[in-house]
Amino acid sequence: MMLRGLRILLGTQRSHIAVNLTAQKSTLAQVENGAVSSSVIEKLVEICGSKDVSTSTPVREQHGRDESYHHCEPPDVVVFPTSTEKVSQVARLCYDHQIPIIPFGSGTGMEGGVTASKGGVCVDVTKMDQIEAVNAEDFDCTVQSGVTRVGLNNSLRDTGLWFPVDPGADCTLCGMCATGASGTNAVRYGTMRENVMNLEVVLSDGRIIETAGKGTRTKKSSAGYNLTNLFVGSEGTLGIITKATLKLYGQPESILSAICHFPDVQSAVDTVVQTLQCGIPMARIELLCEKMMDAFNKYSNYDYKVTPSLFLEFHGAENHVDDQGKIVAELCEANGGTQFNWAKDMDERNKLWKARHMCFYAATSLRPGARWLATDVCVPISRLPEIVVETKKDIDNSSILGPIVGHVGDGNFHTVLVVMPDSPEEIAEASALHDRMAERAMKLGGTCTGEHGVGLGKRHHLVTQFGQGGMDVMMQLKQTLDPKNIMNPGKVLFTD
Ligand SMILES: Cc1cc2c(cc1C)N(C[C@H](O)[C@H](O)[C@H](O)COP(=O)(O)OP(=O)(O)OC[C@H]1O[C@@H](n3cnc4c(N)ncnc43)[C@H](O)[C@@H]1O)c1[nH]c(=O)[nH]c(=O)c1N2
Ligand SMILES: CC(C)CC(=O)C(=O)O
Ligand SMILES: [Mn+2]
Repeated sequence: MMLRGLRILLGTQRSHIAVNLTAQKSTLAQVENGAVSSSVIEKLVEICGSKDVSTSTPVREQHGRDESYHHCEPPDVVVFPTSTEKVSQVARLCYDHQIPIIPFGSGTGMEGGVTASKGGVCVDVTKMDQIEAVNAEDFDCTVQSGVTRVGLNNSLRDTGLWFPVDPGADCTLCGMCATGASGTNAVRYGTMRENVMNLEVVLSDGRIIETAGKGTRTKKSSAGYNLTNLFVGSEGTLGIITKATLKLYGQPESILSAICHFPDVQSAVDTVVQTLQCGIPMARIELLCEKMMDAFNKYSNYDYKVTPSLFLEFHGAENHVDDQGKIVAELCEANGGTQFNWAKDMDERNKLWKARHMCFYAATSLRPGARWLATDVCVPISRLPEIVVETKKDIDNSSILGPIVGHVGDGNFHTVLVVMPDSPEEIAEASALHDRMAERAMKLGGTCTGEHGVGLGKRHHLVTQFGQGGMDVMMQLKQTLDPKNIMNPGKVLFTD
């Protein structure tokens, strides 16, 4: 109920937006609320088979929300197609009847991307779960939409290759394409944007395309517009991704991890900037503030010092890794860092990074019964110290608990703003903190979202970031690719 209040609050801000979204929206078809008719459900059964179509309440509810604070809005029906051809037929049926289509990967999104605010057909792509090709000599692979990043890496284990992009959750790789995801390794290996070579996409009217050209899997291409990166980060609003061709990397010969504790956030972030300016090819460099360290210790049963800390990792040849480690240890020390703890053993390292990936749950467990708003701003690396310090001050001056964790090597950090769902005051305070953070980032040449995407909760920030010209182009692209406004309506853009 109160989370609905949060959305109403965000909705209020919409009315202050100067950009003329109403005029743009009127060129797109309006999607009305309305249950999917029984004749459409019969046709869905004909296409997918009865066991792959569900209208049961638990299945619909399970598909009506992700891991974010946005409340559950179930679709009318969930389908589990087993081939691209079936996805195409489902899309064509929805197109003919102007029914919303909501693509669903594993539901681990952070911005309400899978909520069915206009009802419609949820297309759960997880039954298409084959790794179609691993071209070891070319360092690439092609996966269907249901393959997850952990699933892919498990099957690559004996090849000497791996796929490094690692959001904390074990989500689908095509979901990661859809949100433009990244994670702790992006500082070294890039985000999904740099690691997708080709996508197979089903468009709203059922047409099937390959975004880089049929079967193309080259490292580079100047052939035409970059359709691949148009679909990366499109959050299901332009089409359904049914296959992805991804870059692979050699598993590092040697890996070294470490944790170092600092007297304050400023000195930790200064160390990050200096490390990168020295050209050290960090594989991971993550910041946890003292509140997040406290949550981390409690949740994962560690006993680290409760001060702002850096989690570091080096990949490469053994002698390089050792040398780099020594240089960074010296930089840490020069900035007041203490207790540089090395984790060389594989089990110890895996445990540590698994716990780092659980930070979101650690933070939200600090207040039983609470909900949360996760922020995701990203700035040029030189501006990182000032934004982290200002943001921390802003949170400390508020009544909101907001531990910070970040992929600071990319200039990207999160605050997990923990709020009680029955407190409109806390919810309002948290969204005001979020708005100030996004505005601060944008003023510094940053973005409102580095990796989680826009979904429902950052649409007003997107408008500020892009202004009239950018929003016009996005609306025109949406109009061209989805003229009936059936692809995940109301996500990314205010088209609902
Ligand atoms: C504990 C924890 C930790 C993290 C994160 C989550 C959680 C729970 N995330 C967020 C999340 O894992 C990330 O957004 C994934 O890319 C979502 O993938 P899903 O398969 O779960 O997509 P999910 O099903 O949640 O869908 C997300 C969006 O993509 C669309 N979509 C999904 N599959 C599609 C397809 N095949 N075609 C078209 N559209 C599709 C959906 O419609 C929706 O809009 C994250 N993220 C990150 O970038 N970095 C991080 O560090 C973390 N960390
Ligand atoms: C909300 C976040 C803490 C999840 C995430 O992106 C992360 O752990 O890096
Ligand atoms: Mn993250």
